Amino acid sequence: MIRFEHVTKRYADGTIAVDDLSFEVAEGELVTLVGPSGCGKTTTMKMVNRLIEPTGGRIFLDGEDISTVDPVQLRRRIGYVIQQVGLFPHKTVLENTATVPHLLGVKKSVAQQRAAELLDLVGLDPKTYGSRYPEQLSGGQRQRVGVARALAADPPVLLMDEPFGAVDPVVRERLQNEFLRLQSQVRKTVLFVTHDIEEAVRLGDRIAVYGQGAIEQFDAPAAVLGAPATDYVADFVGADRGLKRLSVTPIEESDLDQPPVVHLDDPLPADIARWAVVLDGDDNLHGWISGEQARLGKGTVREHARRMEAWLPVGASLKQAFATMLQHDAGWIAVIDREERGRFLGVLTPARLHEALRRSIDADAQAVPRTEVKVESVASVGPR
Ligand SMILES: Nc1ncnc2c1ncn2[C@@H]1O[C@H](COP(=O)(O)OP(=O)(O)OP(=O)(O)O)[C@@H](O)[C@H]1O
Repeated sequence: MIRFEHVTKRYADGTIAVDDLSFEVAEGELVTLVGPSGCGKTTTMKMVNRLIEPTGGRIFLDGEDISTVDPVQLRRRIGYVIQQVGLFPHKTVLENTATVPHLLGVKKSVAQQRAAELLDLVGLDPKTYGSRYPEQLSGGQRQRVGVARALAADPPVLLMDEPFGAVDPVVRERLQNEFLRLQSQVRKTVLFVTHDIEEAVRLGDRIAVYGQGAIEQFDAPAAVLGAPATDYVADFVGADRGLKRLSVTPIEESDLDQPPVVHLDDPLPADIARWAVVLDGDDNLHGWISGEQARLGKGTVREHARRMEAWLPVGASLKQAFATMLQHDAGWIAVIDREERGRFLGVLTPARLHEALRRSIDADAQAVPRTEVKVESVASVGPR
């Protein structure tokens, strides 16, 4: 979808911002460009919508050499979101969002209808916020309007330059989550610039780690964290990359233990050692019961079962699992399938969480599929 072929940018003063860059972003893929200040990320991005012209090489959009496309036409196919959102202060949120379709000749009522849908999509109720002016919004809300506006003309490509850089970490994480949800619906081809490796790992299908004007590694987040290609990348992702891996390693069914299980209408069992998981008649998670309660109580499981707060769907990250354990002070968490009231699949214990993490690190280091690595094969290595 976007292809860089030996692209170089040398500024008039001789600065080489980007040096012989080649990479490709597939349709519907989100690629994060990450690296320290001044490494050429913004220059890379601005060459895609021709705000900056390369001095060498070629860039293709959908197979078309962009140097042959009129820049104005080109930019209609590309949404652009920047840190200082650049909303028009004298226009309402709805008018701001409808700007591009309006400019493209879409009838005002149609453009505004579409703008309202987009505001809804980015989590802003158009009835509440549509008639406000930008200064009446929080920083996070303004960023959301920026994203809605960039999507308004339904461009296949989105360029995002540190879009969440100006908000505090809590809002930032919320915006990232919302953006991931949005992207799973709209599936745009996205180039996303950030200097924050956590953000790059979280959002990117793949990450391009920049050194000085060149890409040092272009790979999936787990591979960048698990098997940094160079010392520079290892340094950049940080010594705590094992921790960062928690957020990119999903809980898999094979990570789960199978504890004793009882059902709500069972008579109280006498043979539970410590605790058992309680399921309802459809094998959905209800809660848990301790061995002591089961032995001392009377009646059925239903009267003694406790609700289970610490649970996650399979596929959630190990980081979420860890956070959930801490939040609920739980020694284990229940894992269910992905549906709303999901079927119980098993429990994740701290020991199994640790094994999952080690397995994923080892698989990436050896570049073999994770499922083929036996935990026993890494257990002997000891802590790294
Ligand atoms: N117009 C210009 N003229 C000369 N040099 C420039 C110009 N614009 C950028 N540069 C230089 O090119 C290099 C890359 O800049 P660029 O803005 O692409 O970096 P960046 O990775 O986006 O940095 P940041 O994260 O700080 O925004 C830097 O050394 C910068 O000083």
